[in-house]
Amino acid sequence: MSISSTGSSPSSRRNSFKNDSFIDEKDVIDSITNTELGCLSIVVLGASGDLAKKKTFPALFNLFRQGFLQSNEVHIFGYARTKLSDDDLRERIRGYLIKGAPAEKPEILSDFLKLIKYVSGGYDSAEGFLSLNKEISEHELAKNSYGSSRRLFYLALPPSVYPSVCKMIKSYCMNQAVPTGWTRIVVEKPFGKDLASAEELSAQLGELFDEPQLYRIDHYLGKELVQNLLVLRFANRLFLPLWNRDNIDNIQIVFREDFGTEGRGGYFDEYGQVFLHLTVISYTGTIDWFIQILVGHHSSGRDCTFSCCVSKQVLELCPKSTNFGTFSYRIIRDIFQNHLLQVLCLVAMEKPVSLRPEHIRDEKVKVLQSVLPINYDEVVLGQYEGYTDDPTVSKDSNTPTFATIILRIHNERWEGVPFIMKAGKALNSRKAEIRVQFKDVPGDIFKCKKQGRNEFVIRLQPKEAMYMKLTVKKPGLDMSTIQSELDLSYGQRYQDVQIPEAYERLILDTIRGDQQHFVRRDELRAAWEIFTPLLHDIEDGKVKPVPYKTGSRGPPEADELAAKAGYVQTHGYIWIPPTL
Ligand SMILES: NC(=O)C1=CN([C@@H]2O[C@H](COP(=O)(O)OP(=O)(O)OC[C@H]3O[C@@H](n4cnc5c(N)ncnc54)[C@H](OP(=O)(O)O)[C@@H]3O)[C@@H](O)[C@H]2O)C=CC1
Ligand SMILES: O=C1O[C@H](COP(=O)(O)O)[C@@H](O)[C@H](O)[C@H]1O
Repeated sequence: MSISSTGSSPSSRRNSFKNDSFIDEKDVIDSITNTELGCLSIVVLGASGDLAKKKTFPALFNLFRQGFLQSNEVHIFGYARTKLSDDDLRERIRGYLIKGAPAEKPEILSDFLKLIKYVSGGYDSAEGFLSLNKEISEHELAKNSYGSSRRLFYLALPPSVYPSVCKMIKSYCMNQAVPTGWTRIVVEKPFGKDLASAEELSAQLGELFDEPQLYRIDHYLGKELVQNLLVLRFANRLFLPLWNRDNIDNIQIVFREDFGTEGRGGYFDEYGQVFLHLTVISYTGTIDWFIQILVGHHSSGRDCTFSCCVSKQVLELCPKSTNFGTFSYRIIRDIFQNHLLQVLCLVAMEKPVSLRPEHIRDEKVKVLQSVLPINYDEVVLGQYEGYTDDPTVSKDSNTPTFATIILRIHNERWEGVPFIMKAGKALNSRKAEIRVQFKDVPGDIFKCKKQGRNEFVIRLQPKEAMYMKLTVKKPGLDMSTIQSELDLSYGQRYQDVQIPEAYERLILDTIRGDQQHFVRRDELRAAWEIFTPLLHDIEDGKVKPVPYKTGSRGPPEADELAAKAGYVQTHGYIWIPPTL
């Protein structure tokens, strides 16, 4: 048995994981013990792509080096159309793994890379999937001494190919060791672009796979402080009586990025694409050239490549840097409908009957179903100035790159409490947080109201923290008050802990069969129901964004809306994260 980089053996590592977990074994479909049986084949479809190299393979590597994946049972297959050898794929991803590799054990990286094989094939090609199945089966035959095998297919692909890929998996690549093994499918967002398309996609996938086989990833559900929300709310007596309309005035859920939309070309391929530096990487044999496109860097340092087919004649007419169309980025589809709504569910839901995934997701669905139709008087959309100067964007683009939308939950706990949801690109900072603002103290004998209200802030990123803003006596002889905070900054409090990447946790959950942190079909439907009317009205030009300056807080109208909804900004108080 190999020893993990942490010094403990993989199985003891996994057992300790099991013992530490507050989830009962019966609460996950496969217990940890079960997952130790039989070999595990992880197939990354779209292995040549951006997500695969930046997130999926690094997450798998981190699980491997911590002993959650063992070389005597796991094999990883990359699959995509690009012609690559096993070594080509290993070299492509090596650079993204190095930072996680322990300096004292360099062999861990090479041991991991040895587990990876690459199969090239189309996404609707029986031949390709038959070859993939052959490779997987050979691995299973060589390793599986228990008559049980597990096949995890991770679709790091544009959603347009999900239906055909799923058909191919169902036809040619299913685990044969029923009932002891399993086949699971992990799909990435976006799951549709509105209610109708999401339902269509769900129906297509639902015909092929049962809901327990489908894992719809929303990576916000893998973030440390998002996962903490249930514990915080339901394991602390302190919060139980306070968490309602009697005490809370308003709740903000905020996502801000300090870079613009460039670099996301191909993301919504059905809406148009950004093409910058073009490189022909293969010729498909008909009239199409297959090209790899590098979309320029943005200030975060990230770049994005994607591939597509373009007719040879078109390509020949184009200079190296060319705009072929419009890239339409929509903050509501990209952030609100998924990440922010998932956070809202965890903040607003009732206590689930148990921690079983279905019980938790039942409560989340109830929250979504209780959200009232959006009132357009409580919507501010923004578009940063200069967005349409980008040659890749149409001059008359109506695309919001910022939105503040107030959601109202019609139930006993939250009636009258605005959930001020805010997300924007090209703003003055990068952060994601939940800000729970309490009501004023009745009968204010200290006359401290103007100093600000109690707030409980959960900083999801960067620098995970939670802090409670309180009014306290100013230290000294004077009997006066100031605002201060009780602060739990993770960097300071948990110095020895490396917070896992969201994808790492979520992939582990898929192997364990725990769907708690994945989006269920009815949840997805309810989420799209909330935003689809607004999305369609934006597309029809009925609701328009107002301009805002890059590097600003967003349109001033958004702050005015939050104030109108009841949010009272504390002036002159800035939380300074503690330094070590
Ligand atoms: N990149 C990111 O950070 C994030 C991505 N996602 C989601 O993950 C999925 C994959 O994202 P990402 O890796 O960035 O995507 P890419 O554009 O890099 O595509 C992944 C792979 O899919 C194949 N591909 C690309 N376009 C098409 C097409 N039109 N038809 C068929 N195959 C195509 C290519 O492989 P080949 O040509 O070799 O077959 C490509 O290498 C998407 O659903 C995306 O929304 C979600 C969150 C973050
Ligand atoms: O899904 C997405 O999320 C990222 C932000 O993720 P984070 O973990 O860095 O907060 C966002 O940049 C991207 O537009 C969106 O598609």
